[in-house]
Amino acid sequence: MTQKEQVQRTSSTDVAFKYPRKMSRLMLTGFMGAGKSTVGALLAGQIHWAFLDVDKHIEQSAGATAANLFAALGVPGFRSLESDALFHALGQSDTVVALGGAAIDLPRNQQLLALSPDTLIVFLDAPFDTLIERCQQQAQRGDSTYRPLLKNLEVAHARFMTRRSLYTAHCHLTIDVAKKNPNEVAIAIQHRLRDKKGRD
Ligand SMILES: Nc1ncnc2c1ncn2[C@@H]1O[C@H](COP(=O)(O)OP(=O)(O)O)[C@@H](O)[C@H]1O
Ligand SMILES: O=C(O)C1=C[C@@H](OP(=O)(O)O)[C@@H](O)[C@H](O)C1
Ligand SMILES: [Mg+2]
Repeated sequence: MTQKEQVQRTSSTDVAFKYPRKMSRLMLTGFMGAGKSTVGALLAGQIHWAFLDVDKHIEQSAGATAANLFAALGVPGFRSLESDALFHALGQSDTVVALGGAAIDLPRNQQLLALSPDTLIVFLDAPFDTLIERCQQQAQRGDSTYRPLLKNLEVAHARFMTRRSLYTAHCHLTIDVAKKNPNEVAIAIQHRLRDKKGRD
């Protein structure tokens, strides 16, 4: 972890958004490799909610892989589909949603999230190197998750630094996932939800 990352990590808090009085959906945000898709599926099973992975939803709705969609529509085209998928997700109840790592980039998406009072947003946080290692190991295992941004790690790191501030600013809770396995992350989220409920 660089010194700049460390400063940002220690100053991260959970204060950005007003905590929802009623929670109809829980959205996981964070950079690629944070575990949004993996933890989202686990957590949904544990709390008996539906699970919606925005990337999978885009692929299923379009009938094409993310790689083909990026190739055919370019980055702005994919982002537009992602924004539509986010809008769809915000209409679902009792649902855990795994966002794509880039969803937070678009001001429109930030506004959609800010305008949804019954959506709880959880930021899964870890150092850049940990996230990259997880994505690389996943790719080595033959998983086809398409992450074009990771082709150039310098560019990816710059994007990580910019996005980290956005994830922090647009979440209710931050969970440090660096030293937890996916099940421990899901349990930690449930504990944090209980703590919050106890206090409110
Ligand atoms: N807490 C964790 N500890 C170790 N490996 C993890 C953890 N969370 C996810 N992974 C692994 O990291 C890779 C990326 O996870 P994924 O859920 O696809 O992340 P995201 O959806 O945030 O990009 C997968 O191989 C997954 O098994
Ligand atoms: O951060 C990004 O630019 C992206 C993250 C991916 O999702 P995950 O965050 O689930 O890996 C996927 O939406 C797409 O490849 C772009
Ligand atoms: Mg994912």
